[in-house]
Amino acid sequence: MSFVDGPVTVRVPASSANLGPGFDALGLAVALHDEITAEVIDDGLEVRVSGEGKDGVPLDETHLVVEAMHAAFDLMGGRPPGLRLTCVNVIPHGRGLGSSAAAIVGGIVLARAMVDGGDELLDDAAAYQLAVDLEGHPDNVAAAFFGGLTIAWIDGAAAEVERLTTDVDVTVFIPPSAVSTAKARGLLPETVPHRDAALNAGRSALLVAALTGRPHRLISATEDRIHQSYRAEAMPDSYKLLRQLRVDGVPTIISGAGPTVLAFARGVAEAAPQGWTVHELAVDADGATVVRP
Ligand SMILES: Nc1ncnc2c1ncn2[C@@H]1O[C@H](COP(=O)(O)OP(=O)(O)O)[C@@H](O)[C@H]1O
Ligand SMILES: N[C@@H](CCOP(=O)(O)O)C(=O)O
Repeated sequence: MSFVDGPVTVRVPASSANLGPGFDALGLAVALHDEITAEVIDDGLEVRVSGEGKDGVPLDETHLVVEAMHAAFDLMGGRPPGLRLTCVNVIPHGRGLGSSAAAIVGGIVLARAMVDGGDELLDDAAAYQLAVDLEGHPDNVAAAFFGGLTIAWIDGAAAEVERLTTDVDVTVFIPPSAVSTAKARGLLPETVPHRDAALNAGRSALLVAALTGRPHRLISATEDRIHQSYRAEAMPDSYKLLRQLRVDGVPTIISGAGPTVLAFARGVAEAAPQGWTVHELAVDADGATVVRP
């Protein structure tokens, strides 16, 4: 196996999973991007991180981007002798905006771009499957990988995806402190009432229609009964903002496992509690992209 000369850079978007009713299935890529650059060196591992997570993430083989790169190199047939990695992070960690999926997808796409003939050794289906296996659920990974609006599912062990185009207004309200996805998943019950599952199935189907041309359906389509309320105790201020915006008629959901709140609207930034960060964001239509060379 041979490697390309010089540095390679990949840009990978944040993503909002679930979008209300579509738990572990729907994802939307949004225009907040991490940029990761790597090059082959003679030996060792050098990891430099700026921006989000710079004081929290490990700088060794357990760094999530490095783990994903190594997994991809292994599938392609071998690791480089050494690696220099530079991460410029914009996606906040532990806020429900898919930072871990972006790190995994970005690492895999980066590793592939560093190998001569990488696209044949690890095609999109295999790269997506690897990313889903590493992340454990497919919704953020699908959006980060392919961009746009994604419907992701696992058939047996095979990760599948349908990508749709959407153009919807998005405002995210990001609280100052994190809630890990693992903790938020731990709050979910083993079973939910049949009527709640039925409501979510209907709303999830409606949401795909709402996001692809029927925006007047967004308020009904974003209702959820199977995860957001169970997680409220870990993010009470987020849940309060969610209820307040919905009462005001603004289609609003908890982004991913939270605690970020996402409204399908613009011009609502004044609803943010003090100390929160607000972004009005476009949808990212590209997904993970090699930007250099
Ligand atoms: N760019 C990154 N580089 C290294 N590790 C990362 C990166 N992004 C996320 N992580 C790891 O994933 C964790 C956050 O993942 P998770 O709890 O799933 O939240 P999120 O909703 O942001 O994906 C971080 O605390 C960190 O350990
Ligand atoms: N479906 C998952 C989505 C987690 O998204 P993240 O952005 O919080 O990692 C869940 O709700 O647990």
